[in-house]
Parts: sequence; C-alpha cells; structure tokens
Amino acid sequence: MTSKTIAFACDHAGPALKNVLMALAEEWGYKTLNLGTDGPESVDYPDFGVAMAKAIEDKEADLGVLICGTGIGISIAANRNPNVRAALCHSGLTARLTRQHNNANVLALGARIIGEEVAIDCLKEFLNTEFEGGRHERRVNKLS
Ligand SMILES: O=C(CO)[C@H](O)[C@H](O)COP(=O)(O)O
Repeated sequence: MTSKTIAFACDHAGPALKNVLMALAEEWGYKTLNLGTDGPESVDYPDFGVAMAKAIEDKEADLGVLICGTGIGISIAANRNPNVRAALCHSGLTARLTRQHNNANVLALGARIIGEEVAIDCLKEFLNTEFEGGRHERRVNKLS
C-alpha cells in the first residue's frame, strides 16, 4: 500500500481515459484527486493544466496525470509552473525514462493519439519507477 496521491486532470478529450486510469491507480493502492473535467462539454485545456500545476505546487498531490487530445497543450500549460516537470509520453519506455532521467512529476497523454493499453502501460511505468539521481540530478536542477 502506498500513501502517494495522484492527481488527474483532462480536457473534454480525456474523461473516458482518465476514468480508466484513475480506477486502476486506486486498484493499485494510490489515493486519487480528480481535478476534472468530467463531461464531453468543450473546455479549455490551459485551465486544467494550471489546476494540476497548483495541486503539485500546493503538495496536494505527489504526481499527476494530464490528458488532452494530443497531450501537448495541457502539458505546455502545466510546464509554465516551475514546480512541474510534465512529460508527454507515448510508450511505457518513455514513461519509465522520464521518471529515471527527468524526475518528471506529471505524465501527459494524448487521448486521441494513443490507445488505452498504451496509456495503461505508461501509467504503470510512470508510477513504478523512481528517479535515478546521480548525473541526472545535476541536469534536472538546471531546469529550475
Ligand atoms: O489536444 C488538445 C490541445 O493540445 C486539445 O484536446 C484539442 O486542441 C481540443 O480540440 P477540439 O476543441 O477540436 O476538441
């Protein structure tokens, strides 16, 4: 059992995938924080990227998952906050490497780009991988 809290946020392209990933995270023993959106009505992805950044900055969540159509806009929005390292991933390998090398604290996914199985693989790797530190710590420090 982990005591980590994972925040989830998406625009209107992401509720279905978000629900699948949130349910899995809960099944794996994580606490979850749902920052919306939860319906098909068109919304603006920056609002949800910023909500995620605030949750990370305020330490309401240890890690986050962002979803929009491509994963691009919502990760750009979140990454404007210096506390966020959001990584747009499209495979389990990229999700693992961004934890190991970049100490990414937010996983960004494109609901219209990748399928559910790939998204699940990304989440699994992202949550089960630790930052390696060492040479990567120096580089990550330079990001801030
Ligand atoms: O991927 C996104 C941003 O990067 C958005 O999900 C996308 O732009 C929304 O488009 P639409 O309003 O046509 O549903």
